[in-house]
Amino acid sequence: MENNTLYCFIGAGSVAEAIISGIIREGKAAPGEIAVINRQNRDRLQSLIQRFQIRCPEEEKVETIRNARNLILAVKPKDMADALRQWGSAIHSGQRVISVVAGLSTSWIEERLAPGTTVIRAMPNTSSMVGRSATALCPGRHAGEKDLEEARRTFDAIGSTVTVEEQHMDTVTGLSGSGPAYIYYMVEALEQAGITQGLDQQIVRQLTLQTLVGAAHMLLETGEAPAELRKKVTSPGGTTMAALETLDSHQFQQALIHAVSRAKERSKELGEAWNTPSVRT
Ligand SMILES: NC(=O)C1=CN([C@@H]2O[C@H](COP(=O)(O)OP(=O)(O)OC[C@H]3O[C@@H](n4cnc5c(N)ncnc54)[C@H](O)[C@@H]3O)[C@@H](O)[C@H]2O)C=CC1
Ligand SMILES: O=C(O)[C@@H]1CCC=N1
Repeated sequence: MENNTLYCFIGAGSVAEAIISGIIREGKAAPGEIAVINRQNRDRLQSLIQRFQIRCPEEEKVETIRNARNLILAVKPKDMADALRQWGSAIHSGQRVISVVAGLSTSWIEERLAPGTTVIRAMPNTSSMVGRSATALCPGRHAGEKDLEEARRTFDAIGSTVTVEEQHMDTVTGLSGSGPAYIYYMVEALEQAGITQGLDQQIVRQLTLQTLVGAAHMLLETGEAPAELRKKVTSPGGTTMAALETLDSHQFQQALIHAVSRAKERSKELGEAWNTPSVRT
């Protein structure tokens, strides 16, 4: 079989879709150089084929995995042991394995693959779909600087990338992996507030999104601290102060801090829950 698979995804869910979309959009790989292996859902694969013209082999799955340059593991944590039992024997030490799976450590993965296999753990987020992921990487024990650099180039094509020590990956998961959901949740509330007060839905959407984008650009372009920028909006005795006092009375910031901490803890729990002994054959 032709060895032209640059990226083979194992798992074709929302995060795989976001990364595929970003990789193609940024020209990091041609659609024909991307393959996806999913468990069973043919409708899901058909929709990915139609949308991206990528390859979803029906027959030559093992060969596709064996010939791929980079394997992206993108199944749920609970399915990872089965997925590695199913496909792991096709993966060899000449390949780069990148896992985006929350909670499972590089050593957990390495134990289930051929000795010496390069494993890198990545935590992107779904903003990969529009080239704006915040991704953290950490290398496994067999990943060299070149492997990390290659992985960094892949994820740089779909956003920005940092490298952290593996002990921090659960925190990253709680902060930026799950982070987009916190922002969407806040947008839902802001929109609801505008609509409840009688504004038109389209107008509310435009005002809310431009406020969000504008604030993000202010943070990025001025380099000022968020607290400083907040102070510039907050006139003494004015509307913002009244709103912030209300947020404080509901412990808004504490709620977010607790949320990130709980997500971190959950990432750890996911890792521990599936920490069963490896049964590599
Ligand atoms: N959704 C997100 O925002 C992010 C998710 N992640 C991580 O990415 C992973 C995937 O998440 P989602 O895409 O949201 O999940 P998902 O449930 O949407 O997709 C997982 C896919 O894996 C497939 N699958 C399961 N077992 C398989 C096997 N043995 N062989 C081949 N395919 C198999 C399933 O059929 C499913 O289509 C998770 O481990 C999650 O922790 C990481 C960063 C962000
Ligand atoms: O909710 C989850 O478990 C995954 C990991 C980070 C974002 N989504």
